[in-house]
Amino acid sequence: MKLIESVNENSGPMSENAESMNENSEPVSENAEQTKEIAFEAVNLSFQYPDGTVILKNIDLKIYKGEFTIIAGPNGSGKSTFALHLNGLLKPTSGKLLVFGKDTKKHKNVSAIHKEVGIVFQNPYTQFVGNTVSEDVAFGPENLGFSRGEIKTRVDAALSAVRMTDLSAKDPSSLSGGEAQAAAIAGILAMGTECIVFDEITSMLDHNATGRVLNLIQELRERKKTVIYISHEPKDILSADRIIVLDKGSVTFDGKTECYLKSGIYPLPDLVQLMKLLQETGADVSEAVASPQEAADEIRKWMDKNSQK
Ligand SMILES: Nc1ncnc2c1ncn2[C@@H]1O[C@H](COP(=O)(O)OP(=O)(O)OP(=O)(O)O)[C@@H](O)[C@H]1O
Repeated sequence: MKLIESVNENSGPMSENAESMNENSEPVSENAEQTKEIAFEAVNLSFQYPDGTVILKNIDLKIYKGEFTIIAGPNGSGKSTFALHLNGLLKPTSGKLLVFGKDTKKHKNVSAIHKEVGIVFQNPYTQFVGNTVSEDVAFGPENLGFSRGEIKTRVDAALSAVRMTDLSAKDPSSLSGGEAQAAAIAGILAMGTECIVFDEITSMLDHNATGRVLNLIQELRERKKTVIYISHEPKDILSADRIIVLDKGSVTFDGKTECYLKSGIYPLPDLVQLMKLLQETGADVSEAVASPQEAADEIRKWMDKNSQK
């Protein structure tokens, strides 16, 4: 699968041209380009916790409907704090955040925002409220006031989408990590939100469970949902249309994935580093590889080309 489609020449490290990039903030994915509807617009957004520490500083950005965006950055850079703004759980202390046009500060009751944006947290077990998986998945649509029939239809569809139908009667606290994340995702799917924010959801999962959850996210992307994925894992960035890097509460990079890979100033996935090292030794290979298989294919192509010379 080709994950990186094209290069936006205007995108690059924010430090080089921060102001013009904000002004030119354009959708970077094909899905987003088709709709061009703004999902989130942060305007000079700053936030400080009651203890006075300023965590987010003057953030200006737009995220478009249908985009798959990764928010990356070191520990403590403000990623989770920003995520909590996206569905109105936190509100800017100055500036504003519009969620599908709604100013979160003006909405005292955040349920209007929750209809649009769901969050899946790192530890799904703390999110469970039902005695069974299906009860838990029903909780969101119940709160949104759907009829019993509609709730059942939504729960069945959501559990089927995450392949959890067989586990619907289980106690959520007895699920494995990957199953628990899938159940949490089903809960958000059943609400039918346009946007889903994932906050470091794979950090507690093993390789197989991570693969399962990432496949689910890929399916959401194919359904043209707006996906925001918070991670500090360099390897995760390859799947996104766009990368926003936060550092000490400020945006230090905002652009297409390919520009990020070319920038070379941030941590890169191991495979990308390997391809870059090969390039330095004269190998004609692309650094934009998203899996060992893609890396092997690139190297084989280059070797075949060489052997024909
Ligand atoms: N409730 C709170 N009160 C005061 N400070 C807080 C609170 N929650 C978080 N912080 C501080 O805000 C800063 C940013 O935290 P945040 O969790 O948003 O960062 P992060 O980039 O998601 O980090 P990580 O990758 O480690 O999860 C940290 O220094 C943290 O200690």
